[in-house]
Amino acid sequence: MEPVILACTRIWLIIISCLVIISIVGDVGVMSSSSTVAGLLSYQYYETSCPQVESIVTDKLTPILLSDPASSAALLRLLFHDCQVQGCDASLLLDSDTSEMSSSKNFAIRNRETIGIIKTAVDSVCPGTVSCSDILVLAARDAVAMSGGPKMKVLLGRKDSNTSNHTLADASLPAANTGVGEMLSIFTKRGMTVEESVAILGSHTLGVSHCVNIMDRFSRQIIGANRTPFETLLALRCAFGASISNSGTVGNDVTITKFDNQYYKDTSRGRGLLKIDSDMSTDPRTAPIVERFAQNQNEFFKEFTAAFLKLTSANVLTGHQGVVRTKCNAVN
Ligand code: HEM
Ligand SMILES: [Ca+2]
Ligand SMILES: [Ca+2]
Repeated sequence: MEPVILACTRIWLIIISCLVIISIVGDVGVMSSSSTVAGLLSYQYYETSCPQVESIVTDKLTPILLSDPASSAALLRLLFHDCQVQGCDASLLLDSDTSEMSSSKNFAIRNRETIGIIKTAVDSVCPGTVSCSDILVLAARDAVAMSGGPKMKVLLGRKDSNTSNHTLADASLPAANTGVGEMLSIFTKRGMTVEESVAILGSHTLGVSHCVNIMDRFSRQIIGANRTPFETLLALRCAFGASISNSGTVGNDVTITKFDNQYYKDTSRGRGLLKIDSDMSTDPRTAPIVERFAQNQNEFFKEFTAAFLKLTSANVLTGHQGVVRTKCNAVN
């Protein structure tokens, strides 16, 4: 009788252990699938604290973009220049004599105050909850979608920094004459593939560049035999359109308010504006990808979406690491 009781007890112990293990594993499974682990970015970050945040951003931004279509480009570049310097932490929005804005690399950065306007609207519904850096990511995401680009889901939960330093901006932001090798090194460090790096440059489907930044495209000779017809066109355009201070601008592609694959069509036909745009269409590492995106807009949108996620997630402050600023242009 005794061995039978012992065996039964053992079986029960095994069954109970299994049930305990199953319930623990089950819990872990639920935790990871809802991805609300504290201290990390998540799609549901404001689900309970500010469920309306995405619609408030969209509602506030829509009239701004309708009245000034060029602000889509400005917001996307603003996001890149923030994320490129100590991660997406709204460091570029801080005002001070030595802040990132005093770096020459941030020449022509605009629409910083737009993020402050949206922040006020968000705070009137959910005070002190949503970071300026998350609002900037959402605004850039909306700017892409509203100009005809992919409709992307973005991770949230970034915190804002308390520091902004112009020397760091000088060192981290790419120069206007950056080439393919350096561009690839910048973005592969952010975890992007070569395809994704070429796709994130597709942001130049929006907006303009100032003549001062495209000088080396036409400074070889005024009416030189070395120059392509496109470079001659640029030289004429900048000479006539611009004052001596080079305040004139040229479109980054033919459709500057439309987020489409025109940028790749232009660059693959020798009409890339900046050095990087032009070089990407001839460098063997990137040229086939430029061609692929020129042929297929869906491929561009797919790779851009993956790249945008990486650009906006790398090196961010989360949890107790940063703050939620009260005003986007000043530390609390
Ligand atoms: C190596 C990489 C890059 C270089 C060298 C570069 C360089 C530049 C330069 C020189 C301008 C013209 C600024 C002016 O004269 O007003 C510009 C404009 C722009 N860039 Fe980039 N860029 C790079 C990557 C990016 C990325 C990753 C994004 C977005 C995620 C981006 C978005 C934009 C946009 C939207 C504009 C137009 C801004 C406007 O019209 O207000 N760029 N870029
Ligand atoms: Ca930053
Ligand atoms: Ca375009």
